[in-house]
Amino acid sequence: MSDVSQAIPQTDTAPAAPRSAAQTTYVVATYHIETSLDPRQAAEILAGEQSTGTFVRVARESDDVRARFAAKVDDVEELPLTGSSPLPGTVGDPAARRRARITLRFPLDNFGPSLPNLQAAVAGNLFEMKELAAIKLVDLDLPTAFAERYPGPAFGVAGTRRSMSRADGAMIGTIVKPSIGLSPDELAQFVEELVSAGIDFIKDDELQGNGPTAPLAERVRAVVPVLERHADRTGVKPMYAFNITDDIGRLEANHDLVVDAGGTCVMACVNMVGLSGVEFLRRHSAVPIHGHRAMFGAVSRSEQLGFSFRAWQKLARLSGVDHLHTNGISNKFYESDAEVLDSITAVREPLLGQTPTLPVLSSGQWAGLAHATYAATGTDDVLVLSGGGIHGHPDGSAAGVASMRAAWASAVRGESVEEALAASPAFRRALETFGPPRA
Ligand SMILES: O=C(COP(=O)(O)O)[C@H](O)[C@H](O)COP(=O)(O)O
Ligand SMILES: [Mg+2]
Repeated sequence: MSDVSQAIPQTDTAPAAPRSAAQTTYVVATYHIETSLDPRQAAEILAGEQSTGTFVRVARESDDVRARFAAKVDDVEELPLTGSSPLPGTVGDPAARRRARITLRFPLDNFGPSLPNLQAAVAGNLFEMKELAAIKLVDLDLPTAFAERYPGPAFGVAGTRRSMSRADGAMIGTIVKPSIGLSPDELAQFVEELVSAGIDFIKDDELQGNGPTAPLAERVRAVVPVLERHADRTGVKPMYAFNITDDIGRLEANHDLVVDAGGTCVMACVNMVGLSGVEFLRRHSAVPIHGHRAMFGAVSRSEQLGFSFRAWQKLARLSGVDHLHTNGISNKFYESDAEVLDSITAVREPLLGQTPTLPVLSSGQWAGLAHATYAATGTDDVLVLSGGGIHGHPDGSAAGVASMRAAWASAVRGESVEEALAASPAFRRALETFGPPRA
């Protein structure tokens, strides 16, 4: 189902139209569930609990109320059991357990185009239902009303390329490593080395917020002049994403601190500031918002619970992130290449006509992954972040940047890994630390 308005015409099985409208607009939510009930019955219970129903029929839940406001079960497709453990507190005969992909339709009028209230309906109490041994929101189709309220990214891929003067090719970036522990002046020296090496983008790690040893204000004071001197010399101002994550009431001042000094990007951990924090920042921000997905594993790692990246990224993009972490292939974390590639695809899919968000490939990335990543994604509209993969290069960070640039440029030219290695001493040396490249 596409992300266009889900204005579904009434049918014989559909309810009477609310008020005078000839059509009702819906949000369509798809879940993976496990249950010892008949999966359709479990889906009906879920739909009731998340709209007009409760654990017992109550007097005022009239047929009319149900017809207008109840969520409906559109589809139930049985899936093979995966063998994963049931959620704690699950009831029912384990031998009777079945798995299914279910699709529910929620009238938009139940909550309106509000991301927090949408979540209460499609991703609220339902995770606690004891009849469900698994419950994961795997996709969401949202009507255009959401795009009317949430403008989405203000800069996206094109705005980011413009700001960093990288008209084509993969955008090569890094995370400051060590993540914490450098003084602002040491950080400035590090940034000088990186921008001289031709990096497009540098970011604070998500662990570097606003602690007393390297406060945001001090980092900005130290780093921005380095970027500006480089821009004066070369005409190119690499982007530095200052991590401004904090309480919502502090985001505006943190943003202003960066932008007033001449900074061109702010970073927020989407889960830490929440979607409403991102939305607040989006309304105020004069520069691209770099969306880090730290804590995403808590909502997604289990196939039995939470959100898929595919569903979650739509909420993050609507909130207004210009860049969004997707993880990368052969990463240091738990996701398989197939999952990562699906995440990159998801971020690149159109969403309600909004400005495209830039996928950010990160986690254990190094030059030897460029060819395989490009072969699998077919795009260089990506920001590839390499922390250890650049700063751990045997010849230092500048050589690490050179290895990344050479490998990605070669991949995009359609060359083989062998050709890239033959042409780039920095790429060849990278192998000594990072092992063989991915074909
Ligand atoms: O610090 C890094 C990567 O450092 P390194 O390059 O040294 O592994 C990123 O914050 C995470 O890995 C998360 O990435 P993602 O959210 O994309 O998985
Ligand atoms: Mg990090």
